[in-house]
Amino acid sequence: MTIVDVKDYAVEIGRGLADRVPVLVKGANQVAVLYAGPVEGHATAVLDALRAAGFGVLPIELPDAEAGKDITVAARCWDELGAAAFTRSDAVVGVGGGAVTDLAGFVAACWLRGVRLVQVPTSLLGMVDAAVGGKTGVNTAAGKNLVGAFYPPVGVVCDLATLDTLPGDDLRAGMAEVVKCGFIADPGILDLVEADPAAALDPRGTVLPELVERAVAVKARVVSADLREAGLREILNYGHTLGHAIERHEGYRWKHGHAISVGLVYAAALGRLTGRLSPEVAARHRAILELLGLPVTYPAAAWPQLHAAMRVDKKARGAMLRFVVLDGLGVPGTLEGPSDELLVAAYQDVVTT
Ligand SMILES: NC(=O)c1ccc[n+]([C@@H]2O[C@H](COP(=O)([O-])OP(=O)(O)OC[C@H]3O[C@@H](n4cnc5c(N)ncnc54)[C@H](O)[C@@H]3O)[C@@H](O)[C@H]2O)c1
Ligand SMILES: O=C(O)C(=O)C[C@@H](O)[C@H](O)[C@H](O)COP(=O)(O)O
Ligand SMILES: [Zn+2]
Repeated sequence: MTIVDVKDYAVEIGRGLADRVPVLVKGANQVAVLYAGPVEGHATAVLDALRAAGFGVLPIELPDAEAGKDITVAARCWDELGAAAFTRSDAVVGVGGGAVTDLAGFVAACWLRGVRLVQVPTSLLGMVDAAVGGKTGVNTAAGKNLVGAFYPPVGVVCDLATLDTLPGDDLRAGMAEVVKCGFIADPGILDLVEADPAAALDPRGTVLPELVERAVAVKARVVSADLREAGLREILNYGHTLGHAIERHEGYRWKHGHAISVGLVYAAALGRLTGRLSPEVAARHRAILELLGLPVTYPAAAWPQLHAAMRVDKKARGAMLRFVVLDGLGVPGTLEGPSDELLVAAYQDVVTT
């Protein structure tokens, strides 16, 4: 098992780690395990480990994917915790993709103003990103993740064996965040992916575990320095300004990683057009994402709605849009108040008609 330390907790990475969960909830009487249908088998492994260690368990099945990241779903969970007389010594465990871990984190953050949280991500995206770093929340009609809390877990258990059942499309979606980490902080990630994209997508090989460890290390470094996104943490939002707008435009039916893939190409274009990023590094974005089979285009006609949706991005300040752009490979910076002409010109890099 590899351990990556975040400020106050550890991310444990290895195969067959369900037995680590009881250790992390020591002292609890009851443990609520929140999961979605497709990962019932992985949730059962965690529930069995908890029962075997003598804990009372409260399994709560959530609607799958983005449908679960809804305030009405959180309210149902709180009703169930109330009915079970769940106290501050009890613990919540999220088993699933990023949607489950975001919702489980939000439920734990609000119940009694905070009960212990353990994250057990089962998607690549959850392991390298969503379950690490303490951002929790739900979507609303106004936009993506606009309601939530910073609430770090007491531990994150990345059981790589769970990736064996992850659909290929979701594995690819998670790679968008891995590639993001490569561009903002660890270009070695990009070299590994380009050298053998098939190996990068093979959960039983040796390349994917290395990519997970490197991406988690990038996130851990950033989050340890700036949990509440006072500054540095914004670099993890590279590609997300347009990406979140696409998710909203698609009614949250697109995979997050797919939207971020398009958003990364857009952010690279902003860097290139402002003369901050070389054309070669900008082109490398599209090339590596295409190698991984990720989408890099979006319809031209959607621009007005995307532009409007970007106004509620959390990085915006008043009417001023702010983007993370690159000043070189591994050198993230901020672009403030770009003109409408620049925004439209960059969009030409991703359009299809
Ligand atoms: N909190 C953060 O810092 C953060 C970071 C990145 C993304 N996110 C959020 O994470 C979400 C995306 O996460 P995601 O890509 O994991 O999507 P997801 O949670 O929707 O999971 C994708 C699909 O894979 C299924 N699945 C997950 N693990 C599986 C497994 N081992 N076997 C079979 N099926 C499995 C899920 O049930 C779902 O159907 C978005 O809501 C995004 O906003 C949050
Ligand atoms: O951890 C972060 O900070 C990130 O920005 C990571 C992103 O990949 C992630 O999608 C996050 O949920 C986006 O945060 P948001 O604050 O823009 O909703
Ligand atoms: Zn993301």
